[in-house]
Amino acid sequence: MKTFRPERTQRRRILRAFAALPIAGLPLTTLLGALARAHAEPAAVSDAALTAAAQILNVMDFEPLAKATLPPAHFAYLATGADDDQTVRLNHEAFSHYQIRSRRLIDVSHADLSTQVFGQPWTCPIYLSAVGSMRAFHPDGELAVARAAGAKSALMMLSTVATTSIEDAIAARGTPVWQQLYTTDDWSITQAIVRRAERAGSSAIVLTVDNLTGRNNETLERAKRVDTRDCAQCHVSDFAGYTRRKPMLAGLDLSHATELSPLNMSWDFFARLRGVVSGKLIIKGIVTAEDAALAVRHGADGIVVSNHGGRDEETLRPSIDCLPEVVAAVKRRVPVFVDGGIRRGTDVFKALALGATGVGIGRPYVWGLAAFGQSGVEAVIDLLTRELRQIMRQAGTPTIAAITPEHVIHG
Ligand SMILES: Cc1cc2nc3c(=O)[nH]c(=O)nc-3n(C[C@H](O)[C@H](O)[C@H](O)COP(=O)(O)O)c2cc1C
Ligand SMILES: CCCCC(=O)C(=O)O
Repeated sequence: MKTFRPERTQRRRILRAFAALPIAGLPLTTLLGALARAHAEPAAVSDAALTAAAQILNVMDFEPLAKATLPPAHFAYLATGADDDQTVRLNHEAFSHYQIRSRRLIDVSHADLSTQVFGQPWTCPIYLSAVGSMRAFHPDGELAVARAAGAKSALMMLSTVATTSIEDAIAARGTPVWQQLYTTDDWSITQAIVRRAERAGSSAIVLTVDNLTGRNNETLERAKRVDTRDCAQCHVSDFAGYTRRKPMLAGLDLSHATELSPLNMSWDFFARLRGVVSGKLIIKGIVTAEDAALAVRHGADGIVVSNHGGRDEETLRPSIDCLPEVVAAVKRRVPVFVDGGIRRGTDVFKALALGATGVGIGRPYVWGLAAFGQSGVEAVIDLLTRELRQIMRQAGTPTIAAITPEHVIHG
């Protein structure tokens, strides 16, 4: 790949390109630093990566930049999903089957994106969903994400297999994060993670139930054949390797555990977990009305409609299509969240109209992280927030509460 060493005139050209960008606050030094890292050569960046950077208009524009920055296997781990990746693609495409019914002549001069979740104020309904192994995408990993979440007052959900501890993530965000929970097949480990997260100040435990041990990710397997570098972070295939450097598991005796998300997990397990979680207990990965009703009956405080970004099973059922039946079954007893394929402010709007209280993003903020570290994550949040504000105004909904099912139609 051709590399590019910016001279004075070239720097001016880059600055001009950046001045034209709608996202404020990605300084030139950040751009050069991120791109230089990609090529492991100080201040040298590829033309291709630079071109990609100069074209950022929406969150999807970060993806090619992340690809240019990351080792192929790390990018494959981030980008791909189960079998043929069709669920990954459909998660986003499905949003185009919902259309917005805009109302006119409503004063939208003050668009207020704030909302309340569990009685707590959120400045915006968009949150950063759990992503494991983030140091595989940027040396600052979850710390950069937590700082960005703090700067933008966005909620962050920390993965059990994060490369940063919950204590450090909370210190970096400045306020508590939610702790996502992988269980392992050893109850004492589950209990220890819950205790530690609650002691650190986490107000919610989010149990992931859709990622059973043994996913089939062929794209990643192919990438690993080509990119044979050793990886101690993200795509190690065996339990011992994958869990080795994960701070939330450090100091725990893993010798009796063989699985991260055991095949025998059942509602009995959920009931037992309910007994030890003193804060909110949220269940992530529900896609049917039946399971939503069971979750509420078993004491869940919140439900995340999710298919794990299409990473675990090729169901071909986009999560946005699962949201209405879950919302109907829950009957407002607990908040319902949704993630999967959210790439536009209009996607967020449609999810809210269909009854979501909060809307999670996964890959988009990691693209931003891979390209620019903390600033990239902030830029992704800014872009989505700006787009959401725009569509709220267009649709005649000046507040989040004003967005109702009448504002969306499935066609
Ligand atoms: C690289 C990667 C790692 C992930 N790790 C976790 C995890 O540790 N725990 C979890 O519950 N979900 C995990 N997820 C799923 C996300 O929380 C979320 O459900 C999904 O990414 C949303 O779809 P999107 O990427 O299309 O926005 C991960 C997703 C990605 C892309
Ligand atoms: C065993 C996988 C843990 C991280 C994860 O949830 C993901 O990569 O999607």
